Amino acid sequence: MPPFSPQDVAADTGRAAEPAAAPASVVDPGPTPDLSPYDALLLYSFGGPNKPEDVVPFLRNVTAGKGIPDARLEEVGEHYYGFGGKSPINEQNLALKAALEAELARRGVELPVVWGNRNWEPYTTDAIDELEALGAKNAVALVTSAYSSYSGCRQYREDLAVVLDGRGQLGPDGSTGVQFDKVRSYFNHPGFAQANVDAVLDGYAALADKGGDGSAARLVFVTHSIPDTMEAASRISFATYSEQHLDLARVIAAEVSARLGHEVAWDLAYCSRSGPPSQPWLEPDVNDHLEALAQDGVRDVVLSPIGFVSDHMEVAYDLDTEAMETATGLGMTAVRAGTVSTREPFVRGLVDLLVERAALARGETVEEATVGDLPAFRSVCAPGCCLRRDGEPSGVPALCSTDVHS
Ligand SMILES: CC1=C(CCC(=O)O)c2cc3nc(cc4[nH]c(cc5[nH]c(cc1n2)c(C)c5CCC(=O)O)c(CCC(=O)O)c4C)C(CCC(=O)O)=C3C
Ligand SMILES: [Fe+2]
Repeated sequence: MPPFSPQDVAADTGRAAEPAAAPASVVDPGPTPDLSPYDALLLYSFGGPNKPEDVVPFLRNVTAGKGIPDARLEEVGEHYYGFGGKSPINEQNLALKAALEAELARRGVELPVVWGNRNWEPYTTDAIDELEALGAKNAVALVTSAYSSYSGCRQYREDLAVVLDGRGQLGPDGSTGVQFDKVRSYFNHPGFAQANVDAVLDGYAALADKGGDGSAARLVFVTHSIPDTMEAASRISFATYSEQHLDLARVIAAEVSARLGHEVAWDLAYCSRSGPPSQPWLEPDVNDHLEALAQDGVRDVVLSPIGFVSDHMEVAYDLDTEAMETATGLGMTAVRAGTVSTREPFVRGLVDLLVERAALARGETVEEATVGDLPAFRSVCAPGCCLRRDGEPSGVPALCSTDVHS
């Protein structure tokens, strides 16, 4: 396959056009919110390579001790090389950081935003250095993962604890330096839901532009697959990872149906599985699912990657490249709806979540905004929250919970 740029992918595979720039909020900023006790925001993400030489060391960071087969690593490395060895994720996090800074400023709040990643520069330790240089004592962490599971919750909290420990800053109850709280998993926050609804509606419009039939198009939500054991271990947080997706998917599909004026049929599919083939992961895989839909006579599809907050490599490769090739091969008209990225309702919702978290930290009673049937997730994780494998504590400390050393 010849190398291509992300722009080519957008042109060739029917990715729904992104809004040119995030529009400034038209919503009245209201009175200046109180973000005390926080004095800094840590925007905490996965990280990705910036150039070809970064790819192998990045993959080593991601997969340390995870038992990912070499064949899978070579395959994933090729996905990155196909995009010039550069993941879009870092630029997207910088764009989200700028959007958060603009929204904080619009609300009249002064809160420095520091960016750090688990797997690439700027690393968690770089972010802590920056927080210390700013004189921050009480930081609030916002992870770029909306759902609760080992990958989206505990793995970030473990990384924070392990990095603090390496700096000699982990005491029996947490950090002995900068203090960290975490914003709850926000998949069922109204801002995240609204931004996804908007992106799906744009996807339906793009499908019509491609000659697709929006009134018959299936809405296929897509998220990252995880091992069945990790799915089971995510149960501690009221509902499993997949149930969290289904709850949000129902809300989005109902709103999209109302806006389009007809009932939209939908499903949830998964992408990006790794691990040995003998190990069960959440299914159906999006490619298999497209085949099943084609066999059922479905011709038009809108793919909505609700599992991801921005168009990083999983989206650019597994959906825009691979799944779109599958759809084209099946003679389908398919469009990939956008991710929430810097959409206005999402960014405004994230700042609402910071305001809510700060009030909780001050011991105030707050109404935690949600959509769907599930409650707001815990802001302080419970013992054993989001373990990697069912019933198998990792033996690694984790911050932002009632059990730092579990
Ligand atoms: C649930 C979930 C999210 C969504 C939530 C969130 O956003 O956090 C996510 C995001 C991401 N995953 C990413 C990259 C990778 N994930 C891998 C491996 C894995 N992911 C897993 C789960 C998730 N991952 C799991 C269970 C594994 C198996 C190993 C393990 O048990 O942990 C591997 C190793 C090779 C492979 O197996 O593919 C890579 C390279 C990138 C960066 C992309 C870029 O560079 O643009 C991002 C944002
Ligand atoms: Fe958790």
